[in-house]
Amino acid sequence: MKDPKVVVALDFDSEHKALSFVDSVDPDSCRLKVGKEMFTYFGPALVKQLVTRGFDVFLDLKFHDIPSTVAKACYAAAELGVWMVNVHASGGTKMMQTSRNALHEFGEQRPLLIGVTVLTSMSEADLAETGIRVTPAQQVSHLAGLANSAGLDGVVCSAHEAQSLKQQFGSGFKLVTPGIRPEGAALGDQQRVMTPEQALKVGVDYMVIGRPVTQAEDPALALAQINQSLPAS
Ligand SMILES: O=c1ccn([C@@H]2O[C@H](COP(=O)(O)O)[C@@H](O)[C@H]2O)c(=O)[nH]1
Repeated sequence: MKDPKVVVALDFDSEHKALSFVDSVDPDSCRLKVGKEMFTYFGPALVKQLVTRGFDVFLDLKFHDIPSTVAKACYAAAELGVWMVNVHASGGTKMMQTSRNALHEFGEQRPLLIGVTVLTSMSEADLAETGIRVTPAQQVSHLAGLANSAGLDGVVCSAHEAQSLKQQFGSGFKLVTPGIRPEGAALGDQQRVMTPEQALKVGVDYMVIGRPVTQAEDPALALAQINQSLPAS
């Protein structure tokens, strides 16, 4: 069984387009992420279809609410058979611990539970606007510490914070990084970006890549080219 490092963000507004892409790639070549757009359009049925097709699915709904609500949402995600689910680390320790506890009964079949730190679209100025007057790296480190203490499996961060987080929390603490751009690709709204090759070198476990694949003329080819640029896993 391969351990694909690329998680393709299935950000499509059409189920047909999404499934055409999915049917053109192999579960050994990538994992898949369902986020707010596709989940709002197509719901749990789409997630179940992807799981049934043999893909590891990251349900990226970034839950952020009171502890009991978030824990029940994580439980519902686990029932869908997803590989990974996430909550905002800024929801606090109680919220994260309660969510982690809600997954106990799934045993080894439970999804990985990951904390979102600082969105990769945010710069230091964007953080300051929200009242957080430290650098993104400092805030990521702080929130990753909370996630680690609460027993989460890792965090969503940018690849720029990866080396320091691996030093602080060890190699088993999973780092999931959006904001990945092959050389020359448009950044869109991403601010803290890195190429796939660099991201792997700095210790990222899973790279989330959306538009550079999904908006390519040939998405399957774009994915194959990214995979070819990486050392075999
Ligand atoms: O900090 C974060 C957390 C989540 N995302 C999500 O990842 C993808 C990135 O897509 P691209 O097209 O490669 O920019 C997207 O679904 C975001 O919702 C993120 O970008 N940053």
